[in-house]
Amino acid sequence: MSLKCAIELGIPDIIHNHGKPLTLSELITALPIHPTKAPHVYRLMRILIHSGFFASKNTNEIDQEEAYVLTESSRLLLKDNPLSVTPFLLAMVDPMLTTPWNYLTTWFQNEDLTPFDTAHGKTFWDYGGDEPKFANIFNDAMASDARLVMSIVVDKCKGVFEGLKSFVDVGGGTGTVTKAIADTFPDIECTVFDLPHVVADFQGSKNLKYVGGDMFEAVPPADAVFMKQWILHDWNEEDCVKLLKRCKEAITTNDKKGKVIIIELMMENQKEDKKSTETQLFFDMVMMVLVKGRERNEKEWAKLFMDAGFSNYKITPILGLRALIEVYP
Ligand SMILES: C[S@@+](CC[C@H](N)C(=O)[O-])C[C@H]1O[C@@H](n2cnc3c(N)ncnc32)[C@H](O)[C@@H]1O
Repeated sequence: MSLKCAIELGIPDIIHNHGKPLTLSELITALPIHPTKAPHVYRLMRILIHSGFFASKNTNEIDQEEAYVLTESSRLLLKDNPLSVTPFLLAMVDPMLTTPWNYLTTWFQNEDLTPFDTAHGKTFWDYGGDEPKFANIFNDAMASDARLVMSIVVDKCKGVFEGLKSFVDVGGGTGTVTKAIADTFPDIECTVFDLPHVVADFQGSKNLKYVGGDMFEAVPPADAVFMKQWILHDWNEEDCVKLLKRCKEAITTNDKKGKVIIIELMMENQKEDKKSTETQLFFDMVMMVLVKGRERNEKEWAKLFMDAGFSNYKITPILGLRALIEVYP
């Protein structure tokens, strides 16, 4: 919430635009705040320095005034950074997504599917269909994350897509991922497949089209079926096996190009790296609170693939805890 406030006040961009370390008094002058709140700015900055979003330097040896600089993390929050993840961060701390946490205890004591259902009276996906404001915030969040991840995937994992004639992005949202593939590989016929209300307003282009439908019923045919992060982790084991079976049926080629490509978080036992373990556990809790899903380790992933009738898989680590998994029929 402190970071959300810093973003809403424009602090990362104010520091960035200053071009050199920004003192506390300069920051206070630049901020759109009431004068009575000026004495509290250093407290907001202090916690965000502690959590690594900003760093401080003593610029002036005489009065030792503190001055703020950006860190790698806050550079990812700048407005003009094409890989900005600000929309993702703002969605995660939006009251629509934080309110369900207040219902966790109630959910443990009732029969509802998720605390989200308890809080909002409907599932996450139905809520998105009924509340355009929520759908926009969520779709922008997914698109910002997709830009960051795909910038790495198309650079480091080109070989995964080479030789494919067609490609379908299941749960592809507004198409950010597929656009990156369609632009990098103009010979691949690409399809963005998502719920009808998500794709309704989008126009395709030369080698990209949008198709609406229910992925648990059928997936449009293609050489490779893609599920970027945050499809399978949204669902429980039974749903995942059902969806993976639909994906297997959709694969049109018998040679080794035919596969399902998945980007997901890979849970590991990292006792040394507390931050990384914490991130994995937080993500798993988010899945429990918002949807029916969970985060999984390699053994749990392998079981899903085998239960759905696949014969083999290959894992390539790509970014932090995320891995690209190729699953073969
Ligand atoms: C977490 S989002 C991921 C979006 C996108 N793949 C990305 O990474 O940016 C999950 C997507 O699954 C879609 N979805 C949920 N249920 C679906 C269904 N039954 N059939 C097709 N798509 C579905 C949602 O609309 C949403 O766009």
